Amino acid sequence: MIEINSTSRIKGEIYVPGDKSISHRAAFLGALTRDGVEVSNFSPGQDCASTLACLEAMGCAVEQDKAFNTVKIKAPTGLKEPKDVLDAKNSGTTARLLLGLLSGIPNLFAVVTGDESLKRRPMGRVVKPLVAMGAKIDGREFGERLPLAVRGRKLSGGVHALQVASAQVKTAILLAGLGAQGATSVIEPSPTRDHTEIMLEYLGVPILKDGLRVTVYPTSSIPGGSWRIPGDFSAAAFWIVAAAITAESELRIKEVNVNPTRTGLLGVLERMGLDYAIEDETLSGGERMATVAVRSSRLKGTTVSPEEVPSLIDELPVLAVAATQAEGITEIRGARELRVKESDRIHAMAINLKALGAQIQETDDGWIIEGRTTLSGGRAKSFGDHRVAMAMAVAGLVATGPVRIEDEECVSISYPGFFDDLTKLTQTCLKEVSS
Ligand SMILES: O=C(O)C1=C[C@@H](OP(=O)(O)O)[C@@H](O)[C@H](O)C1
Ligand SMILES: C=C(OP(=O)(O)O)C(=O)O
Repeated sequence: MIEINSTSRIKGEIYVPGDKSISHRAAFLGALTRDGVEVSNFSPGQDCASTLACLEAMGCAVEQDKAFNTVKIKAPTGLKEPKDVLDAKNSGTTARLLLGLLSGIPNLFAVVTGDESLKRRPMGRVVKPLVAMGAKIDGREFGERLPLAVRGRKLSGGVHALQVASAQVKTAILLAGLGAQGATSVIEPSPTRDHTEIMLEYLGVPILKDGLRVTVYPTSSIPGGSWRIPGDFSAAAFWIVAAAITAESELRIKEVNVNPTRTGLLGVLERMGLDYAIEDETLSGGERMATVAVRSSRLKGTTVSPEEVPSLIDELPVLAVAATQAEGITEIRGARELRVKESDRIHAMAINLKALGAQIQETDDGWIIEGRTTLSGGRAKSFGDHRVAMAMAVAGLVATGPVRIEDEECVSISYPGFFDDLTKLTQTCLKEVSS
């Protein structure tokens, strides 16, 4: 258990870890290239380690320098049948992208599983379109839950209109499509993160984008490449909110990915009155990268509409914290997807923030939060969910008493250095406490 105490200032400059979504994709696509992919600033989180371990179990060569977070990924003779079950552990992205990749490797047999949380999460959304392409996948609840067994075969492309706005499902189909017969198109109900499309273009793979439709073609050889992965906007989000809601803050977050399919939080916070600037924008591996400068801000409530949700899906827990510090009502709608993440994030945040005195009502697909509330100290549960643990740590920075977070180690899923960075930014010591 860790104890967070209040602070009035978040000052200085910070680099956040490499983007988790981009790191997963660099690994999966790297395994399909002729000469391999070499990236720096690969995500140090456990989720991306799960992706690398699954690829290694299929004969992929992975060279990693953990001190510098550089990773080289190469499978010169192609991916081989794994000798054991592939464990995606807590990572939805690993499991779903892996299912897409495995489905199209003829004759290969593999079983994909995960931890208790991942075994509860829906897989039918990726299994159904893959089966429509000809994949052979079976498992618990007729293919809805892990463990799932895959017998790879030559797939056919086709046109896939998705029921849920999910970049993981889109990517799984596109990965399967690279080895399929004919063109493979995905039509999304609303735009989701487009890192796969950007990386495919960067690697020279033909890809056609037309509004909500994206198409790939059978590709026999992808050369490879080398680049720096920008910082993770979803990690930066905790510091953006922390700086905004504390009284005397001024923070610069450097080299962050500012891909507009990811930065919906900035648009919402701007409406709420955030004082911020985007500076020094450049491109890295085809992705936009910039400094995000944030100062203390007087926030007011807003409504987050369902169309905005995919661009800030992982930032909603920390946005709920910001809403407790904003004047008036904030309503977040159309975010039912949060119920099927690592935890039921709608419920987890409502329970935790209520325990600190927030006025928060859990709805079927979001929250209604009334601010501004002075939060009290108290206990928060991570529910084993990294984003919940980090969001509650940010709440602790503005609470009147200490906030103790149970099972905080789960932050290492995406941001192993989170509490060290918190200590640096607030210049206060965090206390490890026994329960
Ligand atoms: O494609 C990705 O890298 C991700 C997509 C999102 O999930 P969905 O595809 O389930 O929306 C997001 O919540 C997850 O953290 C990472
Ligand atoms: C939902 C998340 O990841 P995944 O779906 O890959 O487990 C997340 O990182 O917030």
